[in-house]
Amino acid sequence: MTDHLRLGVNIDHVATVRNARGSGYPDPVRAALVAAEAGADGITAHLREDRRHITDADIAHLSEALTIPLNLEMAATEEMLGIALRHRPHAACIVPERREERTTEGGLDAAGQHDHLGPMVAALSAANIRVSLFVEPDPRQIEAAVRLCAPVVELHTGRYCELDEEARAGELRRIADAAALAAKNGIEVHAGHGLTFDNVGPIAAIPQVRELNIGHFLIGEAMFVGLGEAVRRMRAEMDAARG
Ligand SMILES: CC(=O)[C@@H](O)[C@H](O)COP(=O)(O)O
Ligand SMILES: NCC(=O)COP(=O)(O)O
Repeated sequence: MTDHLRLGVNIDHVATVRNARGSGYPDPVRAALVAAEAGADGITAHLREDRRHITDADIAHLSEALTIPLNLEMAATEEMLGIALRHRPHAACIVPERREERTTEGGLDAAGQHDHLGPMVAALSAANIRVSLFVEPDPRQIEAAVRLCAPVVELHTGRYCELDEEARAGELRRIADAAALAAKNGIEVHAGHGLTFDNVGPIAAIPQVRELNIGHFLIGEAMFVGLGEAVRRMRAEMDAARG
């Protein structure tokens, strides 16, 4: 059995359902505790600038209630930096955000935003918050992460997930190569976006990948089999792929 591959469960879309009625149900914190009980190694929550799902109160409640690490996903803004420094989550993953996007559409342009990201990465690291950059599996972005002294990159798997089985091999190679380049440079490798029971295996099998962040699919599955069972099944798929 190779190193334990961590599973971060993203609970954004529990908050999407909650916000549909403006009530407090279902509670993302309860979902996080169920996921933890079922074997999640961490919880990911994306506090978007438009608060379309996770709210500031959710982050405060999660920070108080969780006994496993919280990974706060955030845009590279002063507002979000202030919130991260106030709550001091275990980790912060800097992601690109466009208000009109339905979901994250690609990776952060770390190469093009070095001067903007540098002080943010430094401030988060100085607060002992493990910084991750959500980037495309592109050597330019990996090299930029090295220059920014980011300890972690999370490789965007969205394109891989959107391609059909035949076309997927090239993108999987790109992800594997980016993972190897990052690891060679001392950067911890995570991956996420769009992962499901059916497509997680080849990503989980990449030896340099240490953590997967998975949300939308698991919350969808939870509607049919329950969140605990969905998390246990994903854990099993990951372990089977890892060998
Ligand atoms: C960065 C990423 O792929 C996700 O973690 C992100 O949270 C997706 O945004 P939504 O959850 O708003 O779809
Ligand atoms: N960073 C990826 C994540 O947290 C979850 O993405 P998804 O599984 O909701 O697409």
